[in-house]
Amino acid sequence: MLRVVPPDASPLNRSSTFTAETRRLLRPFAYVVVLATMLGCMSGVATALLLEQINSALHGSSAIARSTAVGLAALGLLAVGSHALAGIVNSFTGQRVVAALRKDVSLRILHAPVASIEHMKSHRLQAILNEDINTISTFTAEFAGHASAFAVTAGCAIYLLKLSPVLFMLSAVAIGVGIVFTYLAAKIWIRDFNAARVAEDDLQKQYRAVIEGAKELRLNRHRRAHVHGLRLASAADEVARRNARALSLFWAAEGTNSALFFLVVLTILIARPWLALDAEVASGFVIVLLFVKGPIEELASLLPFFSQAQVAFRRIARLSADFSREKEALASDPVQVAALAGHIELRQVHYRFDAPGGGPAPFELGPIDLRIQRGETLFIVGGNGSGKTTLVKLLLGLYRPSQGQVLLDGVAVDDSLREAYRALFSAIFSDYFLFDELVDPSPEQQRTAKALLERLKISGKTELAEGAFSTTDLSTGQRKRLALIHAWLEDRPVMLFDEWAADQDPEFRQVFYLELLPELKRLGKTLIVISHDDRYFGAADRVIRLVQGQIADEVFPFRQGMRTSP
Ligand SMILES: Nc1ncnc2c1ncn2[C@@H]1O[C@H](COP(=O)(O)OP(=O)(O)OP(=O)(O)O)[C@@H](O)[C@H]1O
Repeated sequence: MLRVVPPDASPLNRSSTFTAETRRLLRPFAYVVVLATMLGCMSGVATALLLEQINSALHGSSAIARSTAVGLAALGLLAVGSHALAGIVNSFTGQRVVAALRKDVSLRILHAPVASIEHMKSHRLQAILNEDINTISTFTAEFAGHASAFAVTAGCAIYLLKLSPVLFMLSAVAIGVGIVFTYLAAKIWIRDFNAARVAEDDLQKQYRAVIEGAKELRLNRHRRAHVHGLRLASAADEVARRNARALSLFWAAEGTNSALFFLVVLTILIARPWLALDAEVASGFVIVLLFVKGPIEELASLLPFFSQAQVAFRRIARLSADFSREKEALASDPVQVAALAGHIELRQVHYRFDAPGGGPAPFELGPIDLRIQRGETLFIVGGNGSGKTTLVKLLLGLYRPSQGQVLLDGVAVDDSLREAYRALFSAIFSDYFLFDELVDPSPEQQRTAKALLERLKISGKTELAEGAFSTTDLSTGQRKRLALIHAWLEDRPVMLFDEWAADQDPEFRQVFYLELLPELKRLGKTLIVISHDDRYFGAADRVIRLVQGQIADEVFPFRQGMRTSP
């Protein structure tokens, strides 16, 4: 398996990048936290003051004065209003921050080297984009309520301290014991949440098998049983088991905390005569203590979400750190296409897919020396796994050679040139992704696209409307023809076709090799074609054959009189 490890990827650099990324990702959340905490604090302090006023009003001898009633109403309004406002502000700001996080992580993926993305596997990336960011989104959405609960708790604590320092100390000791117990329990449940999150990756993988392997799974009962009954079920069970264990531990800790609360109340009631407590103080203390139990429980119930959000956040920060270390400079502004005056060259290029963990022997490509002249039609042939796709990924600047150089007209393609160099190519890989929208929906492009739809005989199957194909639900061969339209419209100097004709019928295969390729060549395109169609090798200026990652031989069909006839 490939691991692109740049020279600066020492463990020290890895962890410092991770810390820097964590800080960078957390920074926008700081505003949400500060804002929600400030408003929540206002609500909390108002609530605590309200409790104090209610308590003294309850123990007064007569009805409350009008001014006191107005004061109470104002405090109530402030408490409720700032709580609601904290929630509203938090919803907007929090969701904006989460949207920014979604965009940030996607951008990191977009800027990561292709090899790193292939190594990471798409189901793991999807789990981060979906599961982890959603976990953080849920946590953020609840934040204002928690900040307010925190402020109520703090406000009540101050009031309780004012009421009776002795009882406050007693309650503080009980709460302290509860906190230590919860802290110890949290250490264990975080381990479980971590394990659940690892199992979640496998679950995503099995989901993909169920969706993308729908046809195969309907045909094969054994595989179906294996995927669903064994792999998916055990991943789902593992997630459930770990989460359940973590949550039960939380509920046990929560129960202990509640018990400690009632123990404190009971102690107050029993010890009242010995402590010579005033009735007003004792009842006020117990009422506020019972009131504050709600916010404290709310804060405690936050802990598992906090732990899950922490686990999720660490995974996002790890991905972000890994990808930022290796990130490529992709321009957001229009890129200049490099000029191809003479040739593209691979000089002593090597590439290697490592097989970690003592797997089968690694695949080694190279040394490769290859020069492609402008306007040339080059066919690359060779057995499965001989390295054809790897070679073109190197040629297109998508993989970086582990040794050797890619050169454009004799100039080495380095980081500063890479994107302009890549803009020379349009490519249809064998595992291409079909976009339904045109990059440029200008009338001229749409006209050309419509003409190509006619020419490629799919105009009756899909049409262009507002710069997008009406449908891409077509046969395999037809979808590839749509991909060809995209590539044609890009109008790049070099075009790559990775086994494009493999899914076409014999008639259209012939059209491809004997009409389309020659026409593109006449238009001045340099053509790189990976092919197994030996019948049409005569359509090439040169054919190179790869064997086990090396160019084994080279044929010039025209020079050698190999003409392809229809
Ligand atoms: N993502 C990957 N991770 C690890 N090894 C890989 C990966 N992709 C390819 N390989 C290894 O590289 C070798 C060459 O693969 P490549 O796709 O270049 O072959 P190919 O000639 O294009 O094959 P095919 O004709 O089947 O498309 C394979 O045999 C495989 O061992």
